[in-house]
Amino acid sequence: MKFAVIVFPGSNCDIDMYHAIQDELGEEVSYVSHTDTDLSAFDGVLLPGGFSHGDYLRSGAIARFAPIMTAVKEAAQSGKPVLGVCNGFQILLETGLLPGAMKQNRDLKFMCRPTKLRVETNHTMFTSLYEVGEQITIPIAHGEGNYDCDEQTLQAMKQHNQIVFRYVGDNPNGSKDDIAGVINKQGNVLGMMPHPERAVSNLLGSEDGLRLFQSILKHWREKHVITS
Ligand SMILES: NC(=O)CC[C@H](N)C(=O)O
Repeated sequence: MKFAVIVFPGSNCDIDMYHAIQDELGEEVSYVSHTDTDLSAFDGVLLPGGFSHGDYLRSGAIARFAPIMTAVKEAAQSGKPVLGVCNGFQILLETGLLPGAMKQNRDLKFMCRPTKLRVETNHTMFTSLYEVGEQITIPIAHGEGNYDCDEQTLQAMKQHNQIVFRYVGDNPNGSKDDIAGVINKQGNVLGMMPHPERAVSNLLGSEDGLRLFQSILKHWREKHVITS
């Protein structure tokens, strides 16, 4: 499986994402610049964390206009897995590929620490290797992670099982309904504030994030690799 890691000016988790795929998942991965326009050679698209365009205006508000975003939308439409982590999630929200919006953290502070998440569904290509209700440890690092949406959107997301991760116990940023990650209706675009790529080996403090990437790979293999 071949992954693209999109690099924006100000991305700072692109190398971690690359490492997670190449060294821990053991799959092919390339950096793709925000100025590129073609993702047809890739099976999966990863939007990493960081401070694209300095987080000016709002996080992700400028990156959404990058030339590569047309190709990201095409990839999403074609059913390829698209994962946005932290700033990547913010960009997906600004692009409209996911419902809702991001506000500054409740306490107006940048938070950087491990968080406990509950896996709310394993009926997705990103979470099939987790148990429903399983609690996992994944770190956060953000100033604008206070996810918000209107009541109608929240109800629709609940109805379609689109809330994939919730913070357990302590909600670090004040997000609505303790939301830490949501998926689109089609089920192939996931955005999450916590960083699974920073939790891919015990050396990093947790390997709970690795199964997310392994789930993507499993789904892709089931679809594309013929075994007899
Ligand atoms: N690690 C990150 O992606 C940082 C996200 C973001 N720009 C924020 O501080 O909200």
